[in-house]
Amino acid sequence: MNSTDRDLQALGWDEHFDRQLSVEEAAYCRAVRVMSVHRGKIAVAGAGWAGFCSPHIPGAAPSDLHPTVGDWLLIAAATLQPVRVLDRKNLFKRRAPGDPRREQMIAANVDTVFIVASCNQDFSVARLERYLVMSREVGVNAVVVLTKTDLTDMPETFAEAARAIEPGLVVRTVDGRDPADVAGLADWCGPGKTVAFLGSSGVGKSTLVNTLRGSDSIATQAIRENDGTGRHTTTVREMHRLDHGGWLLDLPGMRELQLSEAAGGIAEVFDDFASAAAECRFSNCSHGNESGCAVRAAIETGALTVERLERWRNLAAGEGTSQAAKRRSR
Ligand SMILES: Nc1nc2c(ncn2[C@@H]2O[C@H](COP(=O)(O)OP(=O)(O)OP(=O)(O)O)[C@@H](O)[C@H]2O)c(=O)[nH]1
Ligand SMILES: [Zn+2]
Repeated sequence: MNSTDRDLQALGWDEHFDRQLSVEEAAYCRAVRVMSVHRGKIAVAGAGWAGFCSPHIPGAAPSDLHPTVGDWLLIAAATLQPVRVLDRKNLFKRRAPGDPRREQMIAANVDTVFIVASCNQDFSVARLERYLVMSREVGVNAVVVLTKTDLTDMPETFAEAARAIEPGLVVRTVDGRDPADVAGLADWCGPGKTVAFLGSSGVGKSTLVNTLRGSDSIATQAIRENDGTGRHTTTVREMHRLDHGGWLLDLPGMRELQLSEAAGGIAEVFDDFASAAAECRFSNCSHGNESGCAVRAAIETGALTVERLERWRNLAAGEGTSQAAKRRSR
């Protein structure tokens, strides 16, 4: 492996991106990762080089791929002009604040999302399920991290409740302030790996991040930009290097869950309900008092639970729209 490959791999370059490069592009372009997004420019890093370039791709339509943080971008080696964004592994987006019809890109190409909850009275299976549905919808690997194990005598009870959400769901319990504990997450944070954190306020995301960043804990502050009116505030979105060689992507605004279009994610997390419902006599069965309801039948045998039926219904009914989620996470 040459040093160029090594540099790119340390930034997250892999087979998924490599195979998208044409011979021609390989000759006149260089691949760079978008490290941060600023007003009117983006910071990018590639093999042995880092700098700024324009976020605008000449000739690209509004509906085309435009670079966001975490993206892999081809730029012309001679001019540093962006050429195209490579196909993403996944993309986190949200409704633009103030304009629900517009979508805003948050971050791309996350390998693992840590869904964080705490082992105390704030713990909620329904909330974990929401974040899991969002992760499935985005198509990103999810790991549940339960913090504040030092505040309970029975962290395993919380872990069991989380594991029951989905067969095979990976759940870890940690005291987020303890580096030895948090080292258990290192496997997902190694060289070239990109991670992100989801979870309600106060569950310990920043604490985990600080512990993971170890020596490299440069404080990154939200930067206030002035758009002339003096009111506009934005946060620079950027990749942060982790101690284990990986990268952290912030997901600002993702606490306001928008699940109204997460049918795919809901069907994955609730696949037991989805497959039971497929057996109901009526295709529009509400799983209430209809005859031939396979969901009710499964609840009677104990294969499914009423509690999960309720949570499934709430999610499927679009209860996860931002307002409802905000109320709930307060
Ligand atoms: N005892 C204990 N306290 C913790 C642990 N993790 C975090 N805390 C404390 O919980 C409080 C909230 O932690 P944060 O890391 O700020 O939570 P957050 O998820 O980043 O919150 P937001 O920034 O509001 O989204 C802080 O006082 C932390 O010191 C833990 O594992 N054990
Ligand atoms: Zn039914």
